[in-house]
Amino acid sequence: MDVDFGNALASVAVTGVSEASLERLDRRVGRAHERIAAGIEDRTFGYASLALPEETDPTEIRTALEGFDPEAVVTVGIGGSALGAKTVTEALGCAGHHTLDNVDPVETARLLEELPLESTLVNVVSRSGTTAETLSNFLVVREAMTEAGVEWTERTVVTTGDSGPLRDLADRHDLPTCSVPEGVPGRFSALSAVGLVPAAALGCDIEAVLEGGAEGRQSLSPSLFETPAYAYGAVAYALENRGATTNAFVPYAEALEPLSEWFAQLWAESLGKDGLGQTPVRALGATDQHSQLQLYRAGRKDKLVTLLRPREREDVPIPDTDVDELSYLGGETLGGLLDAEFEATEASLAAADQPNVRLEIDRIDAESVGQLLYELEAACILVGELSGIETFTQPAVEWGKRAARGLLGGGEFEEAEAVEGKTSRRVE
Ligand SMILES: O=P(O)(O)OC[C@H]1O[C@H](O)[C@H](O)[C@@H](O)[C@@H]1O
Repeated sequence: MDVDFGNALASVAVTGVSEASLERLDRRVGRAHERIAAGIEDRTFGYASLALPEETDPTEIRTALEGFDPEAVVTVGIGGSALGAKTVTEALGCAGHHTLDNVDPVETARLLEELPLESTLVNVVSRSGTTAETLSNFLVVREAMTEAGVEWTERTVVTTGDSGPLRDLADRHDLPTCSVPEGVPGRFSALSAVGLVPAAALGCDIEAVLEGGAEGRQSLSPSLFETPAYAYGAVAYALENRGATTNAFVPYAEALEPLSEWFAQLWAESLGKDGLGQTPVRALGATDQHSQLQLYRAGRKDKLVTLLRPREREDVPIPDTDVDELSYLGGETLGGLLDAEFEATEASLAAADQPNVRLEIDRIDAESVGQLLYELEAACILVGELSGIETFTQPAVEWGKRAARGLLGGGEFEEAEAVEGKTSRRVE
C-alpha cells in the first residue's frame, strides 16, 4: 500500500503532527523495527504473525480440501477466526462464503434454511477449540446437516490448535484439519489457514495472497519515511498522542467493507490496553459521507480519518441525462464519481482541520489484498511498540466470558455474581 499523510501534518490540521516531530519519532521507529525484525526471525509470540507469508503452506490447505468442490462454504468461527477469512473472500469476490460468527438464533436459522447443505463445506475454526459461540453454532449446524440427511463428517474441515475439544473431535471423526500457527493471535492470522481455507475452497488464488504478504514483509525497513506500514502506524500513534482517540477507517470500495471489521478487531484488541488505544470506527465511502461525515468535519477534533481506495477498478458509465441539474454526470462513470467524492471528502476534512491519511493500493486483487493485510498488521504492531503495550494479548475479553459461563451454569465465576448484582434504574 502507498501512504500519503500530507493531510495529517500540523501545517494542514491544527491537531496534526509536525515534520520535525516525525523526524524525531523516526529514531524510535528504527529501534522498534529492530525489535520487530528480531521477533519475526525468532518467531517470538505475536511477531511470528509477520512470518506467515513464509510459514503458511498452501499445500497443507489444498490437501485438507482435496475432494471438496463446494457450492458454498460456511465458516463457523468468531473474531479473528472468521474476520480474516471473510475479508479475503469478499475482497477477492469468492462467491459463496458465509460466516456464522454470532449466536443470533434468527440469523443462524435463516442461513441454515438458505444453504444447500448437501453441497456446502462447513469450515469450523477455533484456535482454542473452546469458544462457546463457535462450538454452539457448530452443534446446531451439525444437527441441521444430519436432519437434512447429509453426512456431516464428509462435509466438514477443521482449523484448530494442536489440542483441545475441537482437535479431539476432528481426530475422533478423522476430519480433514489445518493447523493454527503457533504464536499467532487470531486477529493476526488472516495470512494462515485460518484466513485462507474458504478462499482456497472457492477457487481463489491463495498463493498470490501470500505473495502479497511476502512483499509486505520485504517492505519493512528501519524508517517510517521508507516504509508505508510504519508511516501509517507512526502517524496514527503521533495523532493519538495529540488527541486523536478515534480512527475512522473508510474504504471507498464495497469489496473492502469486511476489511474494516477486520481492522476494527486488529486495532481495538491489539492497542486497547493500559487506558490507551484509538477507537476504530467502521465506515464506507461514499455511503458514509451521507451519515458520519458531518461528525468528522464538525464534531470534536479527536479523530484520525483513514481513507483507503484502489487506484484501478472496473467501471460503469453513467448515461447522459436530460435532467439539467444532473447533466454534469452524463458521460461520467460511477468510478469517476467515487474518486471525485474520495478526493473531495479528503479535502473537505483538511479544510476543517481534521487530520486524515490516504492509503492506496493499485487494485483489489489477491496480491494487493495480501500485502494490505500484512502492512496493516505491521502498522498495528509498530503502534504497540511505540505505545509500550502488550500488543498480542487480550485479557480484557476474558471477564465477560467467565460471567456468561457462570450464568449458564458452566462453573462458579464471581463475575456472574456481578451480573446478578446489576444496579437498575429502569424507565418503561
Ligand atoms: O479462535 P478462538 O480460540 O475460537 O478465538 C476466537 C476469538 O475469541 C477470543 O475471545 C479473542 O477475543 C479473539 O482474539 C479470538 O480471535
